[in-house]
Amino acid sequence: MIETKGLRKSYPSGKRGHQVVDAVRGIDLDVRTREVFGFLGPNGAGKTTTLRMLATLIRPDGGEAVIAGADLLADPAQVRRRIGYVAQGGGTADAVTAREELVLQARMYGSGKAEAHRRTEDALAAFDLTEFADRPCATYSGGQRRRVDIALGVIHAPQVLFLDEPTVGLDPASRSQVWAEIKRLRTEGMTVVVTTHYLEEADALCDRVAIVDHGQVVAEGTPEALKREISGDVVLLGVAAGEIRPAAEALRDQADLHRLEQVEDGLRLYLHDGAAAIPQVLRVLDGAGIVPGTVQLQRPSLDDVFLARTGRSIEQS
Ligand SMILES: Nc1ncnc2c1ncn2[C@@H]1O[C@H](COP(=O)(O)OP(=O)(O)OP(=O)(O)O)[C@@H](O)[C@H]1O
Repeated sequence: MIETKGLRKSYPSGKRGHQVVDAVRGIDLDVRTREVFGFLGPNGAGKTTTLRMLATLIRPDGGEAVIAGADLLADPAQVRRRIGYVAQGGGTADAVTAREELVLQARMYGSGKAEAHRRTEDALAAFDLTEFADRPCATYSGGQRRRVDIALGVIHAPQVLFLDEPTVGLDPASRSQVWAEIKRLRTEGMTVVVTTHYLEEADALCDRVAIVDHGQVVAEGTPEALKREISGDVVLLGVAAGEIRPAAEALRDQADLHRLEQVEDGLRLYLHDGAAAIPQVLRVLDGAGIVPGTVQLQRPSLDDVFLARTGRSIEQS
């Protein structure tokens, strides 16, 4: 449904615009029909820039893309007809009601009056907005307003929907409601691309993710496959600052250990079977006269995938 090759974009920066920021540095993507595809990465990774290029809002400096059968560079108008786009923070006006916004949006996409009203009624029902459809948007909760934003993005029945950080700032209950709406759209046949910096969101919502950093894809696949690549468990040892290095030295030859990282407050050990390895790890440390303050066993997360590829954590980036 979406195929990109070498998509890139730089912005002028610095006081006189003499320097450049390479926001997106050659992105290849293959998003399949009817999947929820996530773009996961820290702030500034280039997620919004990529999404805005795909949504025809900014022109790429290089590369190519075909979206829903239309060529992004040669025929952006055709792409625009086949996609919906919901910006970060949405676009509803405070004083206008959801019903008015939806009718206006449908008219903008070429529906006649009766058709616009019919589509609006359908959208209000589908997104569970009917109850407050005639109140100004300013009176809605964050989650309700987000649902209106998404309804606006799909009023013209696009094949692909782009959502930029759809749940940022929402409480957990509203977040799950938005996830449910996105999953429903997928069931109805839509392909959805979301950007997020929430690991949990990528994990729970997306069929596949591209993890991006500094304008490049550093890993791509289903959340499960990406985590499996890390193979095994992570054991976190809380160790006093002065003992981190000797602890790392003592553990380096530990059987089953396939990666060891020194972090601010201890060590991260990547092991195939963490639970089985812990007693031996503690014995080795004991032999070196080190007693860890805490020991935690974790299944790998998408953050571990990011860490393995970039040496940093998404959450601390
Ligand atoms: N209009 C612009 N002019 C100059 N630099 C820009 C512009 N827009 C984005 N950038 C820079 O490009 C890089 C990528 O930004 P982008 O907004 O695409 O990242 P992001 O992953 O979406 O981050 P966030 O989640 O914070 O929005 C950042 O370094 C950003 O400062």
